[in-house]
Amino acid sequence: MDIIFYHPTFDTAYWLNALSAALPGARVREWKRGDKDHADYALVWHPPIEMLQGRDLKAVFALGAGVDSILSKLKAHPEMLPEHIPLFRLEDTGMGEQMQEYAVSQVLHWFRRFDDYQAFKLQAHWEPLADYQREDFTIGILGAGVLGSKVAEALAPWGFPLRCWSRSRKELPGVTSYAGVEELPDFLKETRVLINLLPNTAETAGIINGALLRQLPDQSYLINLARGVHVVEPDLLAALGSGKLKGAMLDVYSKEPLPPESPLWAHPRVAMTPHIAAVTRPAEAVDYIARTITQLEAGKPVSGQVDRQRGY
Ligand SMILES: NC(=O)C1=CN([C@@H]2O[C@H](COP(=O)(O)OP(=O)(O)OC[C@H]3O[C@@H](n4cnc5c(N)ncnc54)[C@H](O)[C@@H]3O)[C@@H](O)[C@H]2O)C=CC1
Ligand SMILES: O=C(O)C(=O)CO
Repeated sequence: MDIIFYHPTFDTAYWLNALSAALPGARVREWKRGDKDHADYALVWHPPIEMLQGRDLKAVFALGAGVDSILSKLKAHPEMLPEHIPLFRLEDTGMGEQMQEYAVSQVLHWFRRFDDYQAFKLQAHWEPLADYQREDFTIGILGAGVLGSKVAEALAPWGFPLRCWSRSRKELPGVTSYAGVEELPDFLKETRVLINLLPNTAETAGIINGALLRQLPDQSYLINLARGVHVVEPDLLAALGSGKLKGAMLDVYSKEPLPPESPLWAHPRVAMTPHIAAVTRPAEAVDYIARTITQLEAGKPVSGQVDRQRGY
């Protein structure tokens, strides 16, 4: 079996060695321009078109959870990967735990009013504030898939009212499930902390806009862990200005790296990280890919296949 690998920034030598160890007998090589030799599987992130085009592959593995960039490339160049070749993505492989750490730490930061105390500290101002109550701190998760449900699981023991919104109804312990556009207003009505873990699709791009934000209670909070294009940044700034939002924690932006002139940098109630909420953990990813290839070769069922029509 031949496997080709391409990632613009990963340590390729590590991946080639780890894949070879996990799939004894497989010939694993780094794909380089001009390589048109046979391959059964391709592991990719932001692949050049010529890497995949014209190949009779058994499957392609995206080396991340989100497949929006490869699907948008496929829209412009469908010849790059014919529909009959399955595309897989990473399901969790250690990203769930990272999302849990990020969400829990930020929710507790706001719940214990550390944002207010940080602002007081900068003014040398001493003033104990009233505690927030858990019952006023409903957490709403947009997207209840692999990562959204892991985040819900980590928040559940903290006792906050929890709800999620997804395309279809979910059964998650301790979480009220809302489904479909018709239930979005009810989901938003009491959501004090909105956590976004939706995939970027034609239906979800721009979903966190002024009309959505206006449906949240006053003094709410936003954590965007998914994609920058979900948030209409001028509407976010307006909501912070009006007091609809008290704070935002952003990991992703409409343009990355975030340009120096973005007003988000200097906003006192916007906290930011540079798209690091959950990174691909190589050992876990290799384990998942090797297991999936082994099952595919044995004709057994696998999970993680992307529905190209649905867009995630
Ligand atoms: N900031 C970061 O470092 C990272 C961000 N991500 C982002 O997180 C996203 C989510 O990842 P997973 O949980 O693995 O995806 P997933 O596919 O398992 O879950 C997606 C969820 O969104 C829901 N959904 C999709 N379209 C919808 C719609 N139109 N209306 C309502 N619900 C809808 C689905 O029902 C599902 O519950 C990825 O697509 C990626 O963009 C992923 C990894 C790291
Ligand atoms: O896996 C993804 O989709 C990411 O955004 C990784 O940073």
